[in-house]
Amino acid sequence: MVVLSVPAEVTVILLDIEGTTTPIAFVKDILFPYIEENVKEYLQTHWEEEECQQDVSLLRKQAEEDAHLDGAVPIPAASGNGVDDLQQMIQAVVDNVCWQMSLDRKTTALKQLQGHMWRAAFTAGRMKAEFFADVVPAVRKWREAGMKVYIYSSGSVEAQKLLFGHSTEGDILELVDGHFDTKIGRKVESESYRKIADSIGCSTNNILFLTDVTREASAAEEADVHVAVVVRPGNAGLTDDEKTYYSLITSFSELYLPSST
Ligand SMILES: CSCCC(=O)C(=O)COP(=O)(O)O
Ligand SMILES: [Mg+2]
Repeated sequence: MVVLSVPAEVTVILLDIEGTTTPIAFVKDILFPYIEENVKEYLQTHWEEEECQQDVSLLRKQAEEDAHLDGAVPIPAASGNGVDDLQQMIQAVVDNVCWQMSLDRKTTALKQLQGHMWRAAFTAGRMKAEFFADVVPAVRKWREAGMKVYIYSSGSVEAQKLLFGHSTEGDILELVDGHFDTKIGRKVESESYRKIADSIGCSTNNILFLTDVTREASAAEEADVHVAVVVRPGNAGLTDDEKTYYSLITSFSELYLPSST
């Protein structure tokens, strides 16, 4: 088995979710279709609620920023004029959400709505999050060795907690010391990793970030964070240069902590 030694200065392991702890197939085949199939009904049912109105406002603001993009779907401002107007507005939000999802966009607005929509499915037990078999045993071992474990995903913190709280391994939320999402910044920007270190109260070089996406690894590395790229079934392939440049692991069990036995 390949073994990757974790540098002695590392005290925090920062984990991506999709493609790292969790199969991309679970996200693409279960989580995302749930949104596409239910978004219209969800908006119709929850439209009057404060939370839903906040989600729509955020999506509208994002749509304004996206207006210059090819195929962008605008969301008109509410005029408050009757049932037809409401149905048109809901349809515009549905079309905007589906357009963003067709591009796998990671906007905070989209991720916030998705998190709120998944809540019902997870809490009713209709959905359970999948984790690769090596994840939970490794995280337990790291924590026993004194490591802190944090999550940094484009999925909203609320969605992250749903996944960890309702998984095929049971409620594993207690294994996580804290969560970060795109509210702290985009995963492909190095500043986000500096802010995460500040928020945790450590230096960037105390963090080891595990991700499947080399653009994220590169941004983290630019901030002096240690990185390893996780190669999982179903993940996007890496170029030969990326394979040579990055430390690669195919399972969390390949990480060796000098402090553990
Ligand atoms: C944690 S929510 C489900 C996944 C998701 O919506 C997503 O965008 C995952 O992105 P990641 O940064 O974990 O690769
Ligand atoms: Mg990922």
